[in-house]
Amino acid sequence: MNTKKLAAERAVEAIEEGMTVGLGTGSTAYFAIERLGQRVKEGLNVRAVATSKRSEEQALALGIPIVPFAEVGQIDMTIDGADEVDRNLQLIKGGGGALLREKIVAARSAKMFVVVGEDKMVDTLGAFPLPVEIVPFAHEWTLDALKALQLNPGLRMEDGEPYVTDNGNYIADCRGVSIDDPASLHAELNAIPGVVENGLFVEMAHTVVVGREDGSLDLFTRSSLPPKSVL
Ligand SMILES: O=C(CO)[C@H](O)[C@H](O)COP(=O)(O)O
Repeated sequence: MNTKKLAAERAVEAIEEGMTVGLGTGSTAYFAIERLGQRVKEGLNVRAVATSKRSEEQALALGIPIVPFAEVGQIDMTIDGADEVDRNLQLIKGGGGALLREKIVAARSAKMFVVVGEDKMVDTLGAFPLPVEIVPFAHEWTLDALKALQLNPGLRMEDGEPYVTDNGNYIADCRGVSIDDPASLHAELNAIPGVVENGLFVEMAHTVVVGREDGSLDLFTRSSLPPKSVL
């Protein structure tokens, strides 16, 4: 069973005529974009913004209109994947390196739908390495600051070179950290000069759609978090 596809396609059912939609990044978001492309071909009228170059290219190839950010007030809903989801619907994201754009888009969204296979659900965040986006300038010092927090950072590499994000930054993956208090760690990380953003998405997911191996779906909604009005 393709649990990612199952969850992604279910979330796309929530998209309504005329909505502005945020398109996430990764192999699960890929299925959401594919399904949205089908719905657009069937006549659904939406406009979208994307969280990465690759999602934007996929959307454009499917005929999903991508609009400039300046033309978007509030995004009605964003659909994105996650690397881990805990019981409180807090997330680790950024395995695909798009965490900064994903967080900017999620923050502008009335609702963030997170789509995952059941293997992503955890009791405590941190088995998946926490990505932290850092600027290249003096990145060794930023890594030192992460080490001082006992976060075991490692610079993400690609073909023997530091991996470079769509924003021209590096990623430090922090391994083996059990994250009992995501909000505190989020604040500590973003207080380090050189850190641009981190992969903890705290109180951002409204609905988590979980695809299960038996073909069933679970929807978890944060009742305490009403749709945001971001403007
Ligand atoms: O945060 C992300 C990219 O930056 C992805 O949403 C996350 O890595 C999950 O990816 P996938 O759907 O491929 O498992």
